[in-house]
Amino acid sequence: MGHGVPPLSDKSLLKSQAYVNGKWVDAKSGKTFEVTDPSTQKTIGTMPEMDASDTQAAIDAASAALPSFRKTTGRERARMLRKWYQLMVDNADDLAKLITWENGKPMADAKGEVAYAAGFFEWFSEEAPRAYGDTIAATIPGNRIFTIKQPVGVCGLITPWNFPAAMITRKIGPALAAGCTVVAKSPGETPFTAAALAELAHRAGIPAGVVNIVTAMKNTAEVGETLTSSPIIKKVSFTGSTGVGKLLMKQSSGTLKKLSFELGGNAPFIVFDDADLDIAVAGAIASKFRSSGQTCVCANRLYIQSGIYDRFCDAFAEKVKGFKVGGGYDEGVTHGPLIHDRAVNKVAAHVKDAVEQGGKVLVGGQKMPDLGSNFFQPTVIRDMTSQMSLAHEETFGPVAGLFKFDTEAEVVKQANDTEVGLAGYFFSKDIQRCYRIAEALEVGMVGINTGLVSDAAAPFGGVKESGFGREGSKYGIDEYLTIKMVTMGGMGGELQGS
Ligand SMILES: NC(=O)c1ccc[n+]([C@@H]2O[C@H](COP(=O)([O-])OP(=O)(O)OC[C@H]3O[C@@H](n4cnc5c(N)ncnc54)[C@H](O)[C@@H]3O)[C@@H](O)[C@H]2O)c1
Ligand SMILES: O=CCCC(=O)O
Repeated sequence: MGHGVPPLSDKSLLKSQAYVNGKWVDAKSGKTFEVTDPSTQKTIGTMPEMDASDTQAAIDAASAALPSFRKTTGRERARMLRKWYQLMVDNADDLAKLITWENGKPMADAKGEVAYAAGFFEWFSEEAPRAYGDTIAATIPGNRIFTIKQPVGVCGLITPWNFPAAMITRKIGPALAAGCTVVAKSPGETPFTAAALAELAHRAGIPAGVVNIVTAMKNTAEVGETLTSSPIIKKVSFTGSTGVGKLLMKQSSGTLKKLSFELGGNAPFIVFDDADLDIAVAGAIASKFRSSGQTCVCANRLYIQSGIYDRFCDAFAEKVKGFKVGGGYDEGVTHGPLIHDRAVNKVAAHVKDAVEQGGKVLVGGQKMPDLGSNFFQPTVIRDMTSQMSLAHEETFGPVAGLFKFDTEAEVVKQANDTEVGLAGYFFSKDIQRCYRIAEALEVGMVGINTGLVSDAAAPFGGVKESGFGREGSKYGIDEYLTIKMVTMGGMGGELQGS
């Protein structure tokens, strides 16, 4: 393994092939792409650079596996998912090492991700046997109506690099629970975790063709187009940027697929004067700097009411000064690198823009070339204004911009002044205010007095240009089911012999 990387206990979890129809395969072209460690820039290994014909083979495998898999009972699928969940738990350390290696997040966070990711298999193993239909009172005399829920069919899943395990399990869990088969395109930056999950699927006895993982970097758009235009694929679920989401939606329109899109955010994080300062600071640290700011639900704009503004800025900056940035395997490291230099450059541009317009840097603000080209100092900037780029664009990095506000009406207007609406957070002890603000924020998820909302039990998803559909929770399985209505006529006649 690479420089400074602890060895896996089970070396057979490190794969360098895609997983199609229950077999480990190369691209038909024989081409591969290199994957690099974002901390060290060293090569981790290679993966097949698959193209349209490789993707088609995976779609055909998923299609062939569908007729028998959809006939399995919910209880049988529950057992498979439960087994896969247990294998993730049993191999948690190795999975976390892979996540840290290819994504860069510190080991403690990577272990947290494994638990979160496995939680979706556990959750949906419990949902699988409970996809109930309804009986409905008909308005037409003599008719009886009931519904059954059936799997959508073959699904195409596309996920990003920021949660190499959890974004995939959050889609595959409900798909399998519903009785669907899948072709998942793993992220080019982080394909090894997904491949290890496929190995565990194999060990869990998931039948060949039910889970297929294709890999690509340069050919990503070609693979995406094949999935979205295939008449065999009945549903596409995508997590990633709003721009790519719009493209995939257009591509899917030719075959009118069922879609769920978890797209970009620009989360407002509001602290009212009546909030508990320590709780608000802890919530802001958790929300803003999780995965070095690279989550779609990270606080992007922090609005602090004027009566508490200076105290919040000082206390928050003090906490950020205590961070230790470095390689994810190093002892005591709290925050890792960004995924690539494009991400670093975007963060640097947001800081420069804020400073040029009067923002005052309290902590950080610089690249960290001594650590490596993908490292950026955790940064806190006060005196932010709504003209700055950070107010309008998701930074997706470790920069906290602190805005001052006076009234509820003013802050809600600012918070909603964006075309996206994924998560929003606020801190207050006033219960009536809690209801008012929760109802007024134009987002899919609200955190009140907490900076973390992610939970397999909670519906995850957005409104506006953050997309549609919900993942996790009791609603997540519905994205992979269709409702079939059955009407029976000539019912309700007189009892025979009466
Ligand atoms: N709402 C959510 O749950 C959620 C979760 C994670 C990330 N995101 C969003 O993703 C963005 C950051 O990730 P990113 O910059 O890597 O996003 P991205 O949209 O560029 O890439 C995400 C995934 O889509 C794939 N992809 C890219 N172009 C594609 C194409 N033309 N066809 C098919 N697949 C394609 C990538 O390989 C990757 O696997 C942010 O905007 C963030 O908010 C949203
Ligand atoms: O980045 C998006 C997903 C983050 C999460 O599930 O908490």
